Order: sequence, then structure tokens, then C-alpha cells
Amino acid sequence: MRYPLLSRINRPGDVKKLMPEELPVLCEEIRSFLIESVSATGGHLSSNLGVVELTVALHKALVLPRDKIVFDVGHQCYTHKLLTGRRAGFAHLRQKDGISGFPCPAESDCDVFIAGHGSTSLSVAIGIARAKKLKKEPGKVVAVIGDGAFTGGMVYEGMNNVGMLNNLIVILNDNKMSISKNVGEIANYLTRLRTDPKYFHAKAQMENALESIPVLGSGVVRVLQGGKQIIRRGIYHSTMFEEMGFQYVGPVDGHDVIQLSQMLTNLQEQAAPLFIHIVTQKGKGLKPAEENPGEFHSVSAFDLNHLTNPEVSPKDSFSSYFGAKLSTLGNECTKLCAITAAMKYGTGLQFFKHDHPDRFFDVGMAEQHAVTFAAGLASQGLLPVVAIYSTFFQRAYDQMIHDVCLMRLNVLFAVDRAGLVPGDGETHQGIYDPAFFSQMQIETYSPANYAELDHWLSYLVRKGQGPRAIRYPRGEEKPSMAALGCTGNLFDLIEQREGAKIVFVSYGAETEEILAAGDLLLQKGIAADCCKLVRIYPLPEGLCDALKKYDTVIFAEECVKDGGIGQQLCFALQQAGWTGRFVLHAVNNRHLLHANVPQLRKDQNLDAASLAQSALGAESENKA
Ligand SMILES: Cc1ncc(C[n+]2csc(CCOP(=O)(O)OP(=O)(O)O)c2C)c(N)n1
Ligand SMILES: CC(=O)[C@@H](O)[C@H](O)COP(=O)(O)O
Ligand SMILES: [Mg+2]
Repeated sequence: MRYPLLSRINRPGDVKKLMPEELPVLCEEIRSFLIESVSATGGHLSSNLGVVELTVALHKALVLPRDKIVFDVGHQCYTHKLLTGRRAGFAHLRQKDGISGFPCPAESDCDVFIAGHGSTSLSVAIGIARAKKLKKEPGKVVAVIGDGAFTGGMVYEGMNNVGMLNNLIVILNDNKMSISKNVGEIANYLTRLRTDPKYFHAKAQMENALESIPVLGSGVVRVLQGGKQIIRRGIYHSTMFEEMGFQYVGPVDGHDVIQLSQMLTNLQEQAAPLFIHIVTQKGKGLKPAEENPGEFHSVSAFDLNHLTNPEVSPKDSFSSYFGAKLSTLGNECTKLCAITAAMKYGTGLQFFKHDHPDRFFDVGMAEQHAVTFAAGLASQGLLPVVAIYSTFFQRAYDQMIHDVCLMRLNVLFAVDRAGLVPGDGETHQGIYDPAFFSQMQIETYSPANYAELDHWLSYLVRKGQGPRAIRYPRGEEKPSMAALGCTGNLFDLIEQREGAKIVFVSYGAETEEILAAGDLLLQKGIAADCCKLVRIYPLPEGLCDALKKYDTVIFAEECVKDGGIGQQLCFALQQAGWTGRFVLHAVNNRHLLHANVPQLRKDQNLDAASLAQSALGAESENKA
């Protein structure tokens, strides 16, 4: 049998049946399983390899689902899934109808909360711990958070509110890495905790300190006494966490599963919230991932025997095209600054960092700060470009309105992963930005290919004023889109057919579907035109006039229906006196689970066949 111990773990609680000496063996099996499985499906690899021991120890010590584990971001929950009866699901991890790559309460009652965006775990855990108190329910609530997510502001809002919750444990998994190297003063502080001699007490002092804490009791001390595996013998010291009301234990070796599980088991009685600082290695167990954890943070399927170039952001992508172009623009425009919230590679800003290090800012996982920091720069005459994934811009909704838009500051928002995204699923869909950027009256451009990205990015840097945005999809341009080139117009009729009474309208990546729908209709002998918008807000002048001649407008967008661009165009056409038929295809279901983009489009009737079907329906109703 390939995984003899792991095969015995089929439901929550099975780990508790193992002997302590079996735990390291189980961890090795889990690691091998994860490497084999994720190399076949893709997924978040290096973060998961780092928390194997921690997760096994938590399962050994806790009683699930009575106790709750709240994973921050949630991308590191694979071992937890393996230990809660979902081993078979890994064959279809992040695929349509397969298991999610993030915590998913619909999959298991051991997944307490949906996550995908960072820095939520403390607030969630504090809420659950407080609810347990009110309901007089037993059990612990454990927040597991990485040092990257620990740079997000919500964490501090949570710590400010932690009170004396003696059923709460926060475990900081410190691996010195966000996706790339963790940055900033919090990261520096954690490094000091790990390394600065002034934080290390003599072992005896530490033991005294621990004995004096009513919370921990002698069981923990026993563990710490045997502390040769504890990194530098552990410390108990007045840290910022204690100042906030926690009892701090650490730094602890996060790969010593026996010690971890004993320690967690011994922490049954506590008088205050606990903060356990563990130190781990991201990517542990796979040498290339240990050496370059960022490259293995989120991987597509790869060949284990040819570990030469696993892709984290494909070389040829809108992101890298954007990043390279922005860097070139930075040569001529010395006011240009680039800001990322811990996604330097994902957004392609590594080029800008390389060429203009003084004007590059990685602010950590802090989108709210990124936007308001940009506002501050802009108020002093600089031109900040804030490159953030569409889904993470949601974090900065108020900062965009209050700090940028009210003063009409000169900030360019670069909206990456705009539209549908595959494996990450419902937490990461870029399906809101057209609606909320337009609510904020932010001029927004949506190139469908690299040529348009090149043209409109240059335009926005050179000529724009005030808040403005450019949005582009995940991945690379499609050949059919590349073939359109760039006209420099705000909209184009990209397909015109003799006698067409139907027009398909779209923007961005979805444009490929309207072109294909037009071809499908033609095969049925019906002529339809296609119109592609580049500027989606405000709607380009002349657009309504160009569309008024059609009986039917079929609009397709990878955006929520309510308040999206389609509804705005429909209203504009009505205002212009048009009385034709408007059919809107947009995202109806906001819980778009993991699947590939063609599957997602099909589910949402955004694929060419569904669009063509709509056109046929409209055509027959028009005739009736
Ligand atoms: C609000 C938000 N911003 C950005 C991201 C993208 N993101 C996912 S994981 C990650 C790094 C997380 O680092 P850490 O919490 O230390 O976990 P590790 O992967 O090191 O275990 C980032 C930036 C996100 N999920 N949520
Ligand atoms: C967990 C998270 O938020 C990111 O790691 C995300 O999964 C990256 O996705 P991309 O592969 O699109 O960069
Ligand atoms: Mg980390």
C-alpha cells in the first residue's frame, strides 16, 4: 500500500488514534501525497507543504467539528481536507464538481468558514469564540494565519477586540514568505522575535514565566523542558501580542509534530487568548519549492520529473505584458510609481521593480492601504499605478471613493484577473469591478488583446487625469482577439454582415464568445453583427447611435448583472428612444465555483452557443 498510515485516516478523529511516534510517518506520507497529487492537478503547493505538521498536530489535539479551525486565506487547508475524509477528492482538486482548494463548509462540517481573501481569520475566530461563550458551548477556536496575511489591517482590528477569550488560539505560521518574500515592519518584527538575542531568556527564566501563567500549566512546561527541538529553546517575552492581551508562546519549531501535538494537547485550560508563533519552511519536502517557494505558491499541473520551470504567472500573459509596458512607460514618465499588495509576480510588476526600484512599492497584503497610499502620492503630484486583482479591489471600496475619487486624484487602477477565473473559484472571481468602478464614475478601459493593452495603458499614463482604470483578464490573449489588433477607437463594430438586425455587444475576454456566436448564427443563415467596447465607462459617445439601427441587442459580460455595463447600456438605449429587444447575458450566480473558464461561461449562459440560442429566440419572437 502506498500510503499505509494515511489510508487509515478516513474521518475526523482518526488521527487521534495514532501513537505519537506514528505522527512523523503520517506527515511524510501526507507530503508525498500532496506533491504527487498537486503536481497532477495544480493548486497551492508550497504553503501546504509547510503546514503538514501543524495541521496533523491540531487534529491530534482538537476534537472536530466541536473545535473550530479557521484558516486564513485558506490556501493551506489541503492537509486538513485529507484528514477529514476528502482524500479521494484530490483527484479533481479545483476542477468542476471536484473539491475546492479553499475551506468549504458545503464539503465538510469541519470547514467552519469560507475563505480565499486574506487577513479575515482573527475576526472570524473571535466571532465564533464569542458566540461559543454566549451559547455556553465548549471547545476551542483556532485561527491559523500566515505571516503574509498578518500584514493585513483587519488582523489588528481583530487583536484590538480580542478581550479575554479563553477559548481562542491564534497560530501564526511564520515562514518569512508571503507569495514572495514577506516585506515591511511586521515582517521585520517577526524576524526580530525569531532572531534577536534580547528576546531570548535563559531556559530557567522561561520556565518560571510559564509556570507563573495560570493558563498554560505544567504540561506545557514539560514539553518546553524537553525543548531541544524548540528553536533556540523558545521564548516567553513581552511582545506586541502580549500587549494586546494574548499570552505568547514561541517561536516554536513548526515541523516537530510530536512537540506541537503535545503542546496543543496540553493547552486545554487557558485563562486568556493564546498566541502561538510557529516557524516553518514554505515548500518543505520538495527541494525546488524549498529553494523557490514563490514559484510553487500556486502551480498549474507540472511534471515531477522535469521540475525546470513551473509556472506561477505564465510568461506570456496580460499581467506580464502590462508589467513590461508599465516599466517602459516609467522610463519616460518619472512621476510614475507602481504599487502592489503582495502580488509582485502575479501582477507583472517585477519588471517595474527591477527597472525603477525607488518608485516600486510592495505594501504587503494591504489593499486598503495600497489605495490610500496611492492617493497620498497622487496628492503630491506623482502618478501612482495600483495593480491589484479585481477580486482584491473589493477590499478597497471605500478607500477608492473616499480617498481617491472625492478629490479626483490622479490614480490609475490596473485591474488584473478581471472577469472569470478558473481554479480559485468563488472567492476570486473578478465579476464586480465593472459595476462598482462605474458607480464611482471611474473611467474604465477593457482591452481584449495585448495591442489594445499597450495602446490604452500608454494613453492613460500620458493623457489621463483623475481616477481611471484599465482591466484585463487572467492568462494570455486569445488568437481570435489578437487578430483584432487595435484601432484606437473606444468601440468597434468588429463584425458587420449584410442585413444584420441583431448585434452582439461585449468587451474584454468575453468578446471571443460573441464572435463565435455570430459565426454559429451565420451557419443557420442569420446575419448578426458584433460590437466590442474598449471603454466600458462612461459608455462611448456614438455607441447608442451605432446600435439603434438593430432590432435586437444581445449584450454579454463577465460581470454581475445588477449594475453592470449591460444594464447601463440598456438604460442608455431606452433614453435614446430605442424600442428594440435587449437581451442581457451576465453573471447570475455570484457563487461561481472552481471550473475552467469555458465551463464557467457555459454555466452562466455566456458561451457562444447560449448567446446564439438567445439570438435565435429573439429572432423568432421578433417575427411572431
Ligand atoms: C486580501 C488578499 N490579498 C491578496 C491575496 C493573495 N494571496 C494569497 S496567499 C498570499 C500570501 C499569503 O502569505 P502567508 O499568509 O504568509 O501564507 P503562506 O503562503 O506563506 O503560508 C497572497 C498575497 C489574498 N488571498 N487576499
Ligand atoms: C490564494 C490566492 O489568493 C492566490 O494565491 C491566488 O490563488 C493566485 O492566483 P493566480 O494563479 O491567478 O495568481
Ligand atoms: Mg507566509
